[in-house]
Amino acid sequence: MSPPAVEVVDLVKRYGPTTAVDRLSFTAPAGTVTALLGPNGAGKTSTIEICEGFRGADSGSVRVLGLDPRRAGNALKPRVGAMTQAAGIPTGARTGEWLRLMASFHARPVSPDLLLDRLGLAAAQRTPFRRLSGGQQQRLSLACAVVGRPELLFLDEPTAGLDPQARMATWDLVGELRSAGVSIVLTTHYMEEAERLADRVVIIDHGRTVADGSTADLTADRQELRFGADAGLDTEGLLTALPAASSIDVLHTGADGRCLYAIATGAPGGLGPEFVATVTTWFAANGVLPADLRVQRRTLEDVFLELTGRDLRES
Ligand SMILES: Nc1ncnc2c1ncn2[C@@H]1O[C@H](COP(=O)(O)OP(=O)(O)OP(=O)(O)O)[C@@H](O)[C@H]1O
Repeated sequence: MSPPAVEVVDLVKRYGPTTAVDRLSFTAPAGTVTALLGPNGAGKTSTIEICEGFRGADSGSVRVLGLDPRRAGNALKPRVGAMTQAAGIPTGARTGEWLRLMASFHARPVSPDLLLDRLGLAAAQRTPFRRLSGGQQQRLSLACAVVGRPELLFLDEPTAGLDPQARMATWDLVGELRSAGVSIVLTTHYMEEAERLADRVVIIDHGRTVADGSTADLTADRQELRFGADAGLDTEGLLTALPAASSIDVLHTGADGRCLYAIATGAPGGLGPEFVATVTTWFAANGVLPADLRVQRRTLEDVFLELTGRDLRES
């Protein structure tokens, strides 16, 4: 059986007094997309740079394609592609020439022209790196990471700051690479990106894994009935009308005094039609007209908020 693409156990990385990675563990299975999702400063870049062999760890173990990235750098180089935040491309290098040079280091590269075309860089072939826009620089870095047909690809914040069209092109490329069997480990603080691309999501906060699983696993175990109503809603009264093991949370309070409520239940039968009827009957008896009443599954965003107490976008 092939080893996991990446296996991280109890990883610790300190910078002086700052513990950036604090006994982090996760496994990225081969042939899948694994997203490390977390707010800025969560320790994602430090983790991925240790996996890439660019940084050493203070303690813990890291295996990349079954090998130690600090010791087996030469063996891993042809097998691993890395798109880093600091691209490491010389400022004077011309886009097309640089990508062709990168391709020449590999035995069976993807056609550089094809990649430039796919990533919207064909017109910038002769442009030096320093004159590319931030988004173009990122896409060239992505092209360099994939040109050698790696078995494993590390992508650090691959679409941060990209416009929607460039983001879609990147997502399409990641999807195709995954279909071709490439293992991908990416970091992101975009919930949609993790939800859309990843087979497995590792939620990281303050350098620790706070949840780990498929998006479906992380979000499936609970449904909620959400609605908007005044802040003064008699939630105690509503709770007494509901089966035991039900709860009501205020998810959000607007400036206008309206709140977004979420009802969940562990009662037998769960959140089915009868449960909804009980709630709406109580609304009718108490003169409450709810806004946007809907039953929905938790999103990754809800899970993140619940686990960290923070909104990923605000952190
Ligand atoms: N070279 C360094 N020296 C000192 N502190 C650092 C260094 N690199 C990172 N840190 C600190 O370590 C913590 C984790 O940073 P890291 O870049 O790994 O997180 P991140 O989740 O990737 O965030 P971002 O998305 O902002 O890059 C932060 O508090 C950061 O300030």
